[in-house]
Order: sequence, then structure tokens, then C-alpha cells
Amino acid sequence: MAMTARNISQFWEWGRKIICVGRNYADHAKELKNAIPTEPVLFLKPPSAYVREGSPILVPPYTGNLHHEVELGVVIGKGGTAIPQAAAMEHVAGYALCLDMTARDIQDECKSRGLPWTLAKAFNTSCPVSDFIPKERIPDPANLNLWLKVNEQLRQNGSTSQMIFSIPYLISYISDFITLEEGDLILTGTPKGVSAVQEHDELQAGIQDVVTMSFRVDRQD
Ligand SMILES: O=C([O-])CC(=O)C(=O)O
Ligand SMILES: [Mg+2]
Repeated sequence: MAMTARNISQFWEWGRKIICVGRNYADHAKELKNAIPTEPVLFLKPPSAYVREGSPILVPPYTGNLHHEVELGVVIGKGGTAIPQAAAMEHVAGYALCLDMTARDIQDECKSRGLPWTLAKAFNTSCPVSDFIPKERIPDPANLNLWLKVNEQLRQNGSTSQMIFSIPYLISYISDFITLEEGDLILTGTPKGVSAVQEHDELQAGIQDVVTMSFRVDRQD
């Protein structure tokens, strides 16, 4: 069989890790009554969390409060450990619009019991992802409008200029502890406006004039 070169524009098929940053927007930290972090809050999703347009977001049977979180995803093109902030953008191949689907009731229970967020954040279809956006199409990732609608109603509308920790800072910080590899994805946190979704809802999200995507919500059988 002929070897075919892997194409970064299908990074979700590579089986690489998804590193998520939490509480990176003060307005979202406040709406959930969390303190403003002094260091990035990190958690992971497995690559089995990816879902692409055309397939539904599945509500796990154990949650009664599934939330949307619209986020800018940063796709790593060149791996590294202890990457200095000044070189961080050289490690970026591009971007993707992502949702960090969250079982909020399970997360609340995990928080109160001091347990990890895995079942709240890492279940199948917890990471809907848009087409790959090459880096050249987003010259200033620190000034992008992100929005999300549920059944045509605007729920989230924020700007990446509100991030507490910048993309270069996050790449540098994460790579001090977790080696970044080509094809990894960093979810950079959500602005305010998170809310519950139900079976049969239609979610639409976009990055200003760059990309839009839509997903239907279904119940898991
Ligand atoms: O669950 C949370 O609120 C943390 C998080 O992912 C975010 O801020 O994007
Ligand atoms: Mg999030």
C-alpha cells in the first residue's frame, strides 16, 4: 500500500491530544462564580471526543445540563517542549472553531467532591470541530469575534481580545509540562454566555467572516 503523507487539515483524525484551558475569560469565570485564575487551568479531552459537521452532538445519558462553550482552537504544526513565548507562534499550523461541550451538573459535582472533570468534559462528541483554518487566514488571533447561536438565538458573542492568558503564553506554559506534538489542539477557553442545550437543538457557531459550523443535538441511545 502506498504511504500517503498525513494532512494537517484533518488533524482530528491523527489521534493527538486536546489540551483545554479553563477560565481564560473573566466574564465566563464570573458567570460560574469561579475566581479569576492567576495561572492557566488545564484539562484534557481524548481524540475520541472529536465530532465533525454532519454528525450529531450526543447528550450523555448521565447529564441533565449539557452546556455549549464556543472556543478558538489552536492547531500545533511543530512540536516542542519548553517553547519560549517569543517562538510560540512558529509552532502554530492554524486554527479551528471548537465547542467544549460540558456536562455542567457533573462538573459541579466533581468540583464539590474534589474529583477530576473527566466525565463532565471528555465524553464522546464533547469536541465538535470546524474545518481547519490555515494560520495565514487569521493574521491576528488575539482580536477575533466568536459567536454561538442555539436555534437561531444568540447565546455567546465574545472576542479573543478578552483572553486572560494569550496564545503565545499558553503554548509556552503548556509545553513546560506537556510536550506539544504536531496535530495537537489547544482549546483556549470560552467567553460568557454558556447555557444548556437539549435534544433536537441546532447549534450554529462562527469566527467573524472566517468560518461557520452547525451541529444538531441528539440523545445517546
Ligand atoms: O468549564 C469551565 O467553565 C472551564 C472551561 O472549560 C472554560 O472556561 O472554557
Ligand atoms: Mg471550556
